[in-house]
Amino acid sequence: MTLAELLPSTGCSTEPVLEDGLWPDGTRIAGQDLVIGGLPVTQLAARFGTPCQVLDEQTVRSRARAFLAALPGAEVVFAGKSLPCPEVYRWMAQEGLSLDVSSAGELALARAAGFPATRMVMHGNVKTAEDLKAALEHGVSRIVVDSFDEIAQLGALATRGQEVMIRVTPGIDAHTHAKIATGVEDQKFGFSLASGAALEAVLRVVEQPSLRLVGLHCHLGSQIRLVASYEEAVRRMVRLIASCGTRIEQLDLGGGFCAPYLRGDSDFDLAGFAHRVLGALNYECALHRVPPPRLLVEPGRSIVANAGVTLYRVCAVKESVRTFVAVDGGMSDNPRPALYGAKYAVRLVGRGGKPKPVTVVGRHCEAGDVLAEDVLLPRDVHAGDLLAVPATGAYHHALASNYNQVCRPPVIAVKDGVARPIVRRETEEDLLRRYV
Ligand SMILES: Cc1ncc(COP(=O)(O)O)c(C=O)c1O
Ligand SMILES: N[C@@H](CCCC[NH3+])C(=O)O
Repeated sequence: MTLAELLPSTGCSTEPVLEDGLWPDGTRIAGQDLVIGGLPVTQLAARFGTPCQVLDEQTVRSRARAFLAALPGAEVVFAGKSLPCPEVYRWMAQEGLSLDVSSAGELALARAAGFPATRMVMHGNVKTAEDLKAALEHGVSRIVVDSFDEIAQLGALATRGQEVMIRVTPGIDAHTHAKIATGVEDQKFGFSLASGAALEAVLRVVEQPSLRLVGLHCHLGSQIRLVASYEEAVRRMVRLIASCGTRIEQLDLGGGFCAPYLRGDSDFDLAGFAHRVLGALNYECALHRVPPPRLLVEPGRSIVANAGVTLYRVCAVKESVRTFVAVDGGMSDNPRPALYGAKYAVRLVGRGGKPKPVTVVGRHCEAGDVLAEDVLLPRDVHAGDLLAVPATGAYHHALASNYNQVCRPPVIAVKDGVARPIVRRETEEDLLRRYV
């Protein structure tokens, strides 16, 4: 068995072909370079420095369009938390998507982007009074309530017919990582369907004269592969709609559609989702004699993950019980391996060569600051080499921190051979600004 076969799920930078589906659309190998959005990444690294996140605009836009095309008549709501950035929100507005914001801060970014509030939905298991006031003041069209306390608080703050959806916990295990599974009973989000809390929430919202119940919402979790989980959610949610005793105009199935991270991972079956979920919706509504509600979906990761590639510079290589390849970023730009055991492919740009397994680690003062374990890189990998990590467009910029007071990397949008920063690199002045 070859080394590559022993490590089937990891990327091998020495191969002349790119892993299917992991990289932005149109990414190609030219000589020893990697070209994204018409630009060689060695040039991007030289011009913008490392670490840096490259984001292919065309890939983002075409994935947004794919959701609209697959689900005619549905409202496609971009989960703004997956890549909070006014320019990305602008692309979504232009493509005709709506936007989910989960705090006054995300709402401020959306407003900076000029995103129409009539196409915004606010989420969150905790919305502070400031979040709710901001949503009301700026006319966020729907607020998804998540607790009895919140229904009472929003009822008191709202003055005129604020549209509301109720977040329901349908009790579905969608087989994803426990830390991102939100459809099951034992987690903090939503009103339990099984216990009757969801139905009680319907009554409480209806009692509030300043609120208007327009929809029910559920979100099963993130990085979900199984379409059957969504089908089951439709069955349970339509049964709930039938028992509400009031017209429910919208059914929001949340997001969570998986993205490929490693060689061999498949993309989400969007066509299968559309076919089976719309079929289930029509069938269940006919069965329970309720008018079919308008469908909403809230994709985040599946639109932006594979549009993003992070570039790192190798700073040191250390041989011990394994080969550690240390780079100039780490858990401050990608905490996902530490949080969820997430795995990534890594490619060395600029050279090929015989491969060996290495562990790519970050620069932070944590032994758990590991970006990718046992990936194949050329055996002569050395300081100064450039590494490219695909599938880093979702929940990377969003989750980035200043641990060790490391400045956060920029996001560089690329399209048709033109690169422009849409998030600039953080500076020490930015860091110092908050200290008193
Ligand atoms: C309410 C809600 N909608 C949508 C999403 C987007 O999820 P994903 O990026 O996995 O599509 C999330 C995050 O999991 C969420 O909490
Ligand atoms: N932050 C998580 C996903 C959480 C989705 C938001 N509810 C991730 O990186 O996979």
